[in-house]
Amino acid sequence: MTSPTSKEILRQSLRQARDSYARALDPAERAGLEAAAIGRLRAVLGPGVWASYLAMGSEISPARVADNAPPDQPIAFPWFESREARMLFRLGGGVFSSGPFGIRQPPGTAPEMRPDWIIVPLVGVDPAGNRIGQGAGHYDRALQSLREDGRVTTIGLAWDVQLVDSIAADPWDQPLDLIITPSRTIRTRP
Ligand SMILES: Nc1nc2c(c(=O)[nH]1)N(C=O)[C@@H](CNc1ccc(C(=O)N[C@@H](CCC(=O)O)C(=O)O)cc1)CN2
Ligand SMILES: Nc1ncnc2c1ncn2[C@@H]1O[C@H](COP(=O)(O)OP(=O)(O)OP(=O)(O)O)[C@@H](O)[C@H]1O
Repeated sequence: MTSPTSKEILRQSLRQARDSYARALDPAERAGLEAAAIGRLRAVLGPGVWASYLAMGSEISPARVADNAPPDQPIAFPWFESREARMLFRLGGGVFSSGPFGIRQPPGTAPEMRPDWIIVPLVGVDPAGNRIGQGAGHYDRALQSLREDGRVTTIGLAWDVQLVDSIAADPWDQPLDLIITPSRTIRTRP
């Protein structure tokens, strides 16, 4: 058994910080903070396909980004054939059913989409856009392949407590273009 890497230790402490922060919010307060973040998201999202996610546990929820979106705005969601498969994006809007990670997802019959904008869930993030996620490499792999064949703008969404001074990036890490919290919008590159 090997000892945990410093990234795993940081992931664990950031997850704990996120969990205890979110647990302490009362529902109205949480909804207000999420609404503030959604306002910031709507100010940066542009034309094309958006990819969102269905929040779990203590994650900040982007669900209401669909409110006041342009008519017929396509919004895609992560989709997995199995736990081992790579992450794809499929069009949401109809029914969602349970996926292999306990997160609901569109049906396998929903069209596969190439997102122009991706709202990325986070465990932690730094102001340069280096991120820590669940550790399975789902977003790193998906972003690498999307960036290889075109442009995609990535927006990390987090509670303010998830923003830390510095995260050491691994060679495979895909940095974020923007970070949005209830109180801040950070562009990681000019
Ligand atoms: N809301 C949400 N959707 C998402 C992600 C995410 O981080 N958040 N993903 C990001 O890649 C992808 C799913 N990838 C995942 C990879 C691993 C685990 C996982 O190991 N979960 C732990 C529980 C972790 C916790 O308590 O926070 C588990 O199942 O034991 C979950 C999702 C796509 N959809
Ligand atoms: N482009 C890639 N090709 C192959 N493997 C990759 C690629 N990107 C990441 N990985 C693998 O996936 C894992 C990602 O671990 P890491 O701790 O960086 O995840 P993370 O930053 O929490 O990101 P994610 O939210 O994407 O899971 C590593 O084991 C890495 O080797």
